[in-house]
Amino acid sequence: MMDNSSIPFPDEAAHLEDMNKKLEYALERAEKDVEKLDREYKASKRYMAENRGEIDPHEMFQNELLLKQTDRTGAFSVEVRNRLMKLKESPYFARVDFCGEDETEEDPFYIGKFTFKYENDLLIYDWRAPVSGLFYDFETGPAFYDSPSGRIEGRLTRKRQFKIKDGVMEYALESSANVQDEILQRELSHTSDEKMKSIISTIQKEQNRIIRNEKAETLVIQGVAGSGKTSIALHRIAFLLYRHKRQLSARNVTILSPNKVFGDYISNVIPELGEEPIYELGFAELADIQLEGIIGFEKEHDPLEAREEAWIQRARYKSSMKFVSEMDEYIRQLPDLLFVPTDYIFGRFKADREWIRTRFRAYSGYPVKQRLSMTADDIYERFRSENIMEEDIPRRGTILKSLNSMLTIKNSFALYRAFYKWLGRPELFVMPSKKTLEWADVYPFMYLRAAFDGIKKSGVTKHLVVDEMQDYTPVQYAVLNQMFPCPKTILGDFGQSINPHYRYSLEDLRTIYPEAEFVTLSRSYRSTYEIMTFAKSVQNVVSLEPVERHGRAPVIISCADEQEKIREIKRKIRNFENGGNVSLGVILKTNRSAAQMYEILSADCNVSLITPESSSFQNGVTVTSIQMAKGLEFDEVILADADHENYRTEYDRSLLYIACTRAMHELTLLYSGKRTELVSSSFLQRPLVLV
Ligand SMILES: Nc1ncnc2c1ncn2[C@@H]1O[C@H](COP(=O)(O)OP(=O)(O)OP(=O)(O)O)[C@@H](O)[C@H]1O
Repeated sequence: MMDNSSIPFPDEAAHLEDMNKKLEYALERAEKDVEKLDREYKASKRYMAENRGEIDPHEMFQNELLLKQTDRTGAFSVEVRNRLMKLKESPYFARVDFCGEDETEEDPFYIGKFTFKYENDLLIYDWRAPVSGLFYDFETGPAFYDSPSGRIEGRLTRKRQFKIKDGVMEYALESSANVQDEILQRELSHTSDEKMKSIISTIQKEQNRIIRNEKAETLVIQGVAGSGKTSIALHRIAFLLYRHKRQLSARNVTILSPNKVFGDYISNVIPELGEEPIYELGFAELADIQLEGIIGFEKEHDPLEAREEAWIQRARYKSSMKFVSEMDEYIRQLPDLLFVPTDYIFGRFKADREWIRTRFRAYSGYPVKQRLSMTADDIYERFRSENIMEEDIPRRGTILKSLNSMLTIKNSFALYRAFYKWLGRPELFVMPSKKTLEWADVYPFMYLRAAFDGIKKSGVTKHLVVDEMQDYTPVQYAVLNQMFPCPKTILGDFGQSINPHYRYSLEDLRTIYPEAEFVTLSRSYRSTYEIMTFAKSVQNVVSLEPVERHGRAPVIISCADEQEKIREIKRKIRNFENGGNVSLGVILKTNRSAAQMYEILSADCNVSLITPESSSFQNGVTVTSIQMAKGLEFDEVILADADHENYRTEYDRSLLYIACTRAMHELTLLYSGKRTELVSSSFLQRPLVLV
């Protein structure tokens, strides 16, 4: 039933009623199609099974083709049905009336999650359609959109926004800038669902520009905490899939995400937008693909756990831009350092060393092994052309073997070690155990190996998304560029670096991607104004502009000792369980301290722990580290170790900022002993009186 009292526009109530009927009818038809195709499929299968011995091979083949066809059509009609079901819940969220320059009357366009066509009338436009851009980009007045046939100029005469849930209109508003803000606030003040969700009805202008950017080959998005980078990257993918249906499908897109939990957290958005799920993987999995059977490597350490100085020095050095340029220089010199040709003689056939060297040099740009193989081909072809008497000449493989023996270093592992000698810093290469690389060596090794043996390139991936860009090193990008020579969307925030040992900046990324388009986002949507003002007092991100959504001010609570702190956390968990929020994050600085806290709390509270090994994100109470909480969000956050011991350096400041900006609605900091001086005392609450 429609509640018309909250809808100031009778025409909209009538329109929705009409749309609901049409959707209902279309859905019935779609259901019937699905059932019919299902019946046909089962009948064909049965017929083939029952008559297997009797049908002649030609007929069998025809039947199999038919079966495949029915299967494909069936899958398509299921998709149509599913989209209609989603539309039926919420058919559209906006209407724009647009009058083209050459027209006398405006046309209304309803915008929703998907296109809905009914008896040749286009009743709902997909949010990604060119005309839908009007809604995101303009207020009433002069406006335009870019259609496939060129720019259409005109006037936007009306803009309305709706919230329709289960086919019922919750509100309808004539839109202006203020109303848009109000709707955004309503959306943001919801408690979080289990996973990240689509934001199509409230995409902001600056976000829309990024989503609809089709020109940039590589787009780098630097955005403050909560600015919607991840959401936008996912919407951008959905947009590109829609716009380039023929050239790009979900299997052509790969998302590189920092860990499995984050991958799970974002996995909902693209299917919610009606596209197939996207393949997600991490840097370790990529390395596995390249190095399987070649060499092992240890996992990445928790960057926040203390390590010995030599280890830090190694990791730090290998994360710098300088390191990549040194590797590049080595790679440039490599052919001459490595390949010392001698005359190749077979009977009366001879290729002298200078000729061999010239051929080998001609193939610069290829990995050394491939150059050798190409040179062996040249020698073979030369001998063949000189072989007028049809004598025996060596085979290509034999020649290649001889060329290989002219290499001063025979394999990529020995070469990697030799690189550090060449550098005059052999101490920078340490193996934790036999045939195992330290994590910091994995990508440098792959980079050198690419120059020596080559690298497996992904032919399938046509668009790569890299999230949390600040957590990857220049050499990792160098390898990535070789593995994925395709357009990229790279996003992150250099204000949220998690690794204290990394030494590079956004400027360095500009050097790595000189052709890329760089955009910045400074408006922050996730947290209340109060939480963001607090976070800014921790780390003054000058450009950060919190959205004006108000809530409870963050509190810092002093606890007499650890026991009291635990009692306070448990009390907060009980309050949470009795309240309306859906997710509570208890965040600690390191993975180790998160595991210890989990041990204590899980004895009498229902909590889950997220570790680097976890693979999914759930609602309820989650205990985790800053490293693992990154990219996620919770209705409430308790930062359980806000004392001086944990947070005192400039680097800790950035960690504290990451932790605080995970909270959407409520934030509490607890400490015992000395409070961290990185937070302003103006937020202090009186020492606790426990009840
Ligand atoms: N236009 C919008 N409308 C509604 N919600 C939005 C909008 N933009 C962002 N959000 C919400 O803000 C929150 C933060 O978004 P997201 O996680 O994409 O930001 P981020 O920049 O990747 O954050 P961080 O770097 O802090 O992890 C999410 O809940 C998202 O749904």
